[in-house]
Amino acid sequence: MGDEDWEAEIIKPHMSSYVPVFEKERYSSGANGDTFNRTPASSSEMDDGPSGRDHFMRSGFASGRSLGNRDADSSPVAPSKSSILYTSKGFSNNKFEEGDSSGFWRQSSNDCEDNQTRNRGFSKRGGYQDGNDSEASGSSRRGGRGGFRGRRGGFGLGSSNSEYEQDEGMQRAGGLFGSRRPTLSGAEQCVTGNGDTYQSRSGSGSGRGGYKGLNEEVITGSGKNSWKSEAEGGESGDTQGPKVTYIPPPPPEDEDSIFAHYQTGINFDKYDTILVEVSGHDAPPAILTFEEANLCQTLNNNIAKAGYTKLTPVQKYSIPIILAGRDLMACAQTGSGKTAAFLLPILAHMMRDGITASRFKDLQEPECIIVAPTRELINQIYLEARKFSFGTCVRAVVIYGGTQLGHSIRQIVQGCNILCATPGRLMDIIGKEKIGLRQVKYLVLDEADRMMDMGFGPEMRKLISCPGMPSKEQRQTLMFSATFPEEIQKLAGEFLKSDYLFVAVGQVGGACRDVQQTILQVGQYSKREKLVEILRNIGDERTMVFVETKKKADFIATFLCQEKISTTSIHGDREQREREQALGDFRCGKCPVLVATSVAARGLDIENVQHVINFDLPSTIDEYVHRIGRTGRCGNTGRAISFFDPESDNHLAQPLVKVLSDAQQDVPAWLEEIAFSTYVPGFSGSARGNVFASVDTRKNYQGKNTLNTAGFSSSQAPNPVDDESWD
Ligand SMILES: Nc1ncnc2c1ncn2[C@@H]1O[C@H](COP(=O)(O)OP(=O)(O)OP(=O)(O)O)[C@@H](O)[C@H]1O
Repeated sequence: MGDEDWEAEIIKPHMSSYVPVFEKERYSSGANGDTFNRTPASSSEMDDGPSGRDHFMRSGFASGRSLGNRDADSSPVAPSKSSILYTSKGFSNNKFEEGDSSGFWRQSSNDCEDNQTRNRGFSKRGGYQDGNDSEASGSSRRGGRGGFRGRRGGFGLGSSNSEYEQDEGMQRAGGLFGSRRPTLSGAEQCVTGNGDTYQSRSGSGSGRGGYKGLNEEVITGSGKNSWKSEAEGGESGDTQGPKVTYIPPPPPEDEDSIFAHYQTGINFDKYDTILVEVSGHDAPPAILTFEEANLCQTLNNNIAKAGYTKLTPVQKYSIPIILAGRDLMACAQTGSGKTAAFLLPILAHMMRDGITASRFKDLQEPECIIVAPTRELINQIYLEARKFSFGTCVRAVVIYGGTQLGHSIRQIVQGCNILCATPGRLMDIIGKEKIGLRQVKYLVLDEADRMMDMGFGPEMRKLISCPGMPSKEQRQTLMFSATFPEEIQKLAGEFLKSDYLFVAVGQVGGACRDVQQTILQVGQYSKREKLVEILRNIGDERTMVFVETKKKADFIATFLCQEKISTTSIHGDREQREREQALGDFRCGKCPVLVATSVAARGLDIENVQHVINFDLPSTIDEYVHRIGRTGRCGNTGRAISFFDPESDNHLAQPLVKVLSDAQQDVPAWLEEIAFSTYVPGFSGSARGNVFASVDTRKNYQGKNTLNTAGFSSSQAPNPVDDESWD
């Protein structure tokens, strides 16, 4: 199929539409039967642990800072029988808390605007019902009443963040339900702080740095359809939906831009003290320096040009594991260098294998496929791949939804060794027979917990069972994330060889300690006022404001513009060109405030984000950890302020207390009180409770430890079917 076929475009304006993906499929969560082996201690430094923790503590409930204090630096860990810890200096310590009673408690958020509208008094038309703007002041009594109510979904795996599904799914299904674009009530056009316009639909202007409206160019497609995934459709234009014509601008080619980076922060060296656990058989020893990795000269040059002089813990452990050809599941804090941890050893392998430059071909067969859940994140990973492969014959390509399919194909046919893709676009391209899978040696799932949950799990399964895809025994599969709920880990056996290694870096809950976390009790109707107050104090410092729905993102962005605060927004209802513009304006500081939904919660690495504000708390603690991880990256410090509304957020009190305590943050007394009043024995609302961000669930399958983190035996663990009864 020639390129021209993809160019037959009839440009038509349209309103973006989406159909939320309601994925009903449930996963079986059987044990994979893999054996678990602890990595032997390699040195003598011991860290102490909370050996005498009380019941609440084991349940993910801490009574303030003192109980939650588990600073690896200051609190030596008492040896226990279960596992071996290492600091990233290579010292071993011994701590693993058995019988962790934190429950896996993933809530459904679904970005359900109707629900949000009802629950939060947010007008469905986009207006904010502000009749009673008095703060629903935070008596913990009220919180207590709430218990675990307020959100349905309870145990449902990954039904949260349907924003992501929309990210890949909505445009493919475009048009079916008509436009669901939010209406910016009362603010058809407003002015940002720097005089830019923030426009609604008409979108004829292009206010610099402002919030631009919609005027998406689309092409109606004639169907060319050779293979189809369930979720695809409109995005490729093969079905009845409109085609997208957006062609992202090429990234800058000059060396300075390719290697542009920000400085590591004052706490970068503290990474050395973070505890690391490696589990599984025969783990290769960690390396302490880049030189020990024995990479080729070109790679070393690129590492130096990128400003990397020292390995982060996840890199120290993951690089030798990947170089040894082992499958890996790695869990490490936000902003601690996971991307380079997989890219560098993969590139090293490719160079050692003497990879040949790929040529122009109609069917490309990449050696490496990297998938990530959002377009902006996969683009970022691609830029990292391009940086580290600079000067080699390895060619990285990125493809993602919301862009013209023909453009993706043109990128691919020019040669492709590393394909960075979002799942929907990847499956589309495979269906078009532009990508063959026979040569795949490395499959990387970044934000792997997200990639395997209900949103993307089915697509990922299709990918690994696509014709030509080497079996897991024949390829190397790598999974990275800052969070790894146990139930999701159990699914990993499908993707990983049974002897995969598990690397866990860091503390319970995985929140980065370089982020100063503050929880404020703010009722729904006082949030805007509080937000403006905070933003005025912050001044021009870069701030991400997270809200729960796309409509609200539009509304709050509009509101802030009206308040003369330069703001832009990113969410799944914005066209891709708008999303990229928004991110660009935020990155360069033109708009220092970015209002975002969960689509921006994971992975995005933006220099100088000093503040994250959770205008709405997310529905899960994992998402909270990812969101606040947009600041405090790579040893820099950051601040996160979260508005806790007792009317809707009580289910998060307990896991929040845990996350705050473990990151040595102050825990407000009122939050403890709510956590206490909503405490349910055996359920903590968190999949947490161990000293590590996550633990290797294979431990639970060996008869040695039959407790999962909720304190249930595996067979007792709540089933997603029971979701409704958990409210
Ligand atoms: N060894 C290193 N030395 C200096 N900078 C590094 C090093 N490793 C990574 N970085 C930089 O740190 C930043 C964060 O890295 P990265 O985005 O890979 O984090 P991450 O762990 O994937 O975070 P997240 O969980 O949010 O996805 C990037 O700007 C990256 O270039």
